[in-house]
Amino acid sequence: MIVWSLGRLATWMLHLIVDTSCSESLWTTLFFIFVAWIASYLWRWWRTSRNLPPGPLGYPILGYLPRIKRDFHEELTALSRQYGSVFSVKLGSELIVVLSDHKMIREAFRREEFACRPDNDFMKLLDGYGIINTEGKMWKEQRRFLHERLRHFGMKHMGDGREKMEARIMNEVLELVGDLATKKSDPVDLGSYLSSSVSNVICSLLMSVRFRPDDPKFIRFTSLIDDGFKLFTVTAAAGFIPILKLLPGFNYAFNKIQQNLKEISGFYQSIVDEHKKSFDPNNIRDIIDGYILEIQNAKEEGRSEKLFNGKNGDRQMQQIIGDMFSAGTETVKTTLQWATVFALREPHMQARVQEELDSVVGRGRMPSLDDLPNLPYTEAFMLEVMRRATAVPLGTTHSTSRTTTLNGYTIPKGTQVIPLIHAVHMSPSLWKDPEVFNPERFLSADGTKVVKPEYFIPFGVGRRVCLGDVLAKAELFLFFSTILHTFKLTLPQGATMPDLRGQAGVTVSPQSFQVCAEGRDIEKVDESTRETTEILLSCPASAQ
Ligand code: HEM
Repeated sequence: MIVWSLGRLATWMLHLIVDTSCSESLWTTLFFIFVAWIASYLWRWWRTSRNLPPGPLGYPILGYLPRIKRDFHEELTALSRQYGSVFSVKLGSELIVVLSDHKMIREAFRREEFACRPDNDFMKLLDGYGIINTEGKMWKEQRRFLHERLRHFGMKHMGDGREKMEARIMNEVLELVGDLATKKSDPVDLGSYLSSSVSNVICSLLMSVRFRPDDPKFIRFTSLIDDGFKLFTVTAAAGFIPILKLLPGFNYAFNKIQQNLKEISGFYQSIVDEHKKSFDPNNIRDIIDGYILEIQNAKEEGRSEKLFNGKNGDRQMQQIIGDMFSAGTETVKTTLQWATVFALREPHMQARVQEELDSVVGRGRMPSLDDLPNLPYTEAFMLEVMRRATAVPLGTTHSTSRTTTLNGYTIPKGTQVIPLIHAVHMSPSLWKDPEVFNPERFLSADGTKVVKPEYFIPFGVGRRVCLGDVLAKAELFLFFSTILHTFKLTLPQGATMPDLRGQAGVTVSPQSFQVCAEGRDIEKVDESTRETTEILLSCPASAQ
């Protein structure tokens, strides 16, 4: 009907325009064009918005943005209590759909049309390289390739090669406890130690490099990444309100991100170049070697054009380093910092972990991954840390590749979809007293087994679930259990107890605090663990 009327209108207008002698008719024509345009806009708007998930009202142009009064994940959690498990909110010109129920997140994220990423300026800057911000065929192939490479380097729950992953991690853990031991119970900022140790695990896996915390290259490299995260927050605002792009501050932030990316890419490229020089197909040392081998194989098999969707191999390697480094460092470091905060706040729970370690591992060696099944309380403590202080409270934003429905609501193409993990982990209907830190909620009634409910989802769910979850779990266990096996953690005299209000960014991290690490009669780091680690690290990995 509407199409027919618009057709009639167009014919009539054409007729009038031909008869240019009549200016009154021209104005009438323009008026009708305007009305038709408004009508078609309203029609499209009504068709998509009549069935959107419910949500709060916002202001014109700005949407709900001026009404945000607290950290974004907390604001959205409060809205989810009011509007339900699927709700929508307009931030500037962007429609956001928030999922705050684990079943709804699972239902959406198992479907292909929810597996895209938002099309914003940052995404354009990355130009389809890497893994986190890629989509479609490129993303699928990269995910498969990286998953297989990570398994090859031992990122699996059991089986051959796992000890190699453990050795990479233990190498850093032992260095860290060695450094802490030299402080002889003086107050330290554990965060800065963890920063370089956790970075080194991922750097060793990606590019066989490790840094000392005072290495100027490392300091520059991490400060560029930190800056990038901060600047990203500034440019993200312009993603919601495009008019902000006209402000000089936005241009400055955007250009700075570009400059930083260029400098970091140069640094990554120097590592790729060194790898190419010393490359040996019979000794694949790390993920970068894995990529170089894949590029060579593709050349020999005549499929170079198809590899990375025809994109540049060097740029893909650079962005993979960037993506894996940013996804795998801050998250693990933040979780370990929170674990320290809870160990300080709950000294009797810290003591219970230490008793369990003493009785299962004994005082003669450090904990290993093989001990994990026999340490239910230690594992439950870490799981409770990941629940109570969800490191990535908003998950990573997805976007829809086409208009679809969810729970009876219309979700238009290009909608940003947020999996609100924080709301799931703090839901009073799923967890008794969710504010209370209580590792026992992850234990069976007799306390001998770890029980993980399906609504515990720190790594997300579905097609884009965290690619590094196996590595992350191994790191969290080995760092945390070894630190507590070696030291008693206490608050420096006169210091105030770190509180549970975090600093919200891409992750939520604790405010900075200091801790004293008092040795627990393993004076020197255990020699046998160090020897095994060194032997394992010196074994070459086979090419595949
Ligand atoms: C405590 C540690 C970690 C937590 C809590 C965590 C959590 C998450 C979450 C919530 C997502 C988003 C899933 C989604 O988009 O729906 C994610 C994605 C991802 N994570 Fe992790 N992560 C951790 C450690 C790691 C590590 C160590 C690595 C690297 C080895 C890693 C690599 C990735 C990658 C590559 C993605 C993007 C996957 C994709 O887009 O297909 N993560 N992670």
